[in-house]
Amino acid sequence: MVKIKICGLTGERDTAAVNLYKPDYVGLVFAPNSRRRLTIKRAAEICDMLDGGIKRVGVFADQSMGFINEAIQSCKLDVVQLHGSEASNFCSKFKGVEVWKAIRIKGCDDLKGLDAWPVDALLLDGSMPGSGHALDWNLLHDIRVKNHIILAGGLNPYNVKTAIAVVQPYAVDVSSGVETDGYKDADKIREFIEAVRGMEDNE
Ligand SMILES: O=C(O)c1ccccc1N[C@@H]1O[C@H](COP(=O)(O)O)[C@@H](O)[C@H]1O
Repeated sequence: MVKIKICGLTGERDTAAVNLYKPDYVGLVFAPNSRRRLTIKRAAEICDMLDGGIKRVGVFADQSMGFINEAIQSCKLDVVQLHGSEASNFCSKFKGVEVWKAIRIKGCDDLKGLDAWPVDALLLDGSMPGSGHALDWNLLHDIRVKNHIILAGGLNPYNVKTAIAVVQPYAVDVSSGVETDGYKDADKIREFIEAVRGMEDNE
């Protein structure tokens, strides 16, 4: 079963929508320069409203170990998603949480050396994270790596089935594609989750 992450919750309405439609993961963005960026205090408040069965992913980019550990503790994060230029020795330092490393895929060269990352999953994204721009999924057709692949970048309720068919990822991750005018849209969240889970019903 392909897992689903809805990323970039910012408030009560978003939280109510995910509690209703129950993706496997939600993402809380701490990365600087994101319009979805949360303080640790605000993220912890959102987590307090979140269904206990949904796993919490903190999205960071080139932030300190101290800041990330504070967010892990305050928000009871299950996963740390490292979306900057973190080196592999930084990725291997976390205890008690999964680590997902984001890799920007612009061409075939970016697929080299993926197996060397000491992480639980590789999150393959386009060149502009959080922007709704897709990568070329055909680059990932036939990809064979030892870690889980999480496909991100430009997914939406209308293209996610094709993306899954081409890439066969462990999980799919969406933010912009379930928003309208920059805010999470409960109907699009439902449509995205139904599209993914509907594929499984037809298998
Ligand atoms: O969502 C953001 O603003 C963001 C900022 C900095 C790094 C990562 C960010 N989000 C990640 O981008 C993809 C979703 O992209 P899309 O909007 O669906 O195209 C996902 O991995 C988010 O965690």
